[in-house]
Amino acid sequence: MATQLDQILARTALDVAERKAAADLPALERRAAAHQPRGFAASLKAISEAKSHPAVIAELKKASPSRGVIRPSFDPEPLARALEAAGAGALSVLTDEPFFQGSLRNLEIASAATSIPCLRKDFMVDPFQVLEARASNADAILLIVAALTDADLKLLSTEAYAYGLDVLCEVHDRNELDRAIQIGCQMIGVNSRDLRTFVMHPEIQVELAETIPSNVVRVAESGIKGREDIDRLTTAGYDAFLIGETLMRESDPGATLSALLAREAAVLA
Ligand SMILES: O=C(O)c1ccccc1NCC(=O)[C@H](O)[C@H](O)COP(=O)(O)O
Repeated sequence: MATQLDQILARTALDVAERKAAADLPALERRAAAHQPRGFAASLKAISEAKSHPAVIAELKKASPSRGVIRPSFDPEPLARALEAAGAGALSVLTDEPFFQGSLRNLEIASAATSIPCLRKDFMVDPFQVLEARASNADAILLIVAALTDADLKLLSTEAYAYGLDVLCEVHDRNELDRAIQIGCQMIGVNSRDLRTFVMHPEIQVELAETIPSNVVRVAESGIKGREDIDRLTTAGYDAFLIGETLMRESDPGATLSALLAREAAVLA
């Protein structure tokens, strides 16, 4: 039976083919050239090594397949500014439209409104999306190992590096982690959410952390609700923490992030 992830990937492939067929490639290349990528991985690593506060990738996410609509009133510009002011080290902006109600326009706006690096959070299946990402001011892309063959991982990461973008390789188990390491991924995210069943497995992040090479930026993704989670994952060896719903559900995500980053442990959920 087709999983939700299979359905998302099938729909994404159709949508990308449509956009690619209609694209003005020279115009996209011009827009891409106008954006100077800001080092996503280096920025997170620097914050992590400074140890003054956790390196948080704050995610701009209006809705998701597992949670439905999370933030009905969603304006990327003030959100991005508030999260940067609160101390986010980077942003992750959902650009998938059918399942997350995101857009490339949101990425463009959020990135232009801030000086911190931005990740295009989407289901990347075609090198054309890498060009779209840079043309929309992205500094990094996400590659979901469960969604790609080794050949496609290599192809898409090579394309991203050629465009000066960093790559966050997302894994969910040891086999995917081995594949990400094998292709030489510089930044690896362990997602505690199984994208096929949506079941959360927080223990997998601790289990896999020590196997990630020390020169790789280690990112813990999903289900992070409070400072206790960040402290536990820091002890496990993570450099950075990707947080979406915990921020997006709050009326004031900036205040929530400030509290999360404050030295005193604050449990927010
Ligand atoms: O969140 C979903 O429902 C989902 C479904 C299918 C593919 C990906 C999905 N989510 C992406 C993410 O993993 C999260 O947006 C990200 O890690 C932040 O998680 P959270 O802090 O729990 O919102």
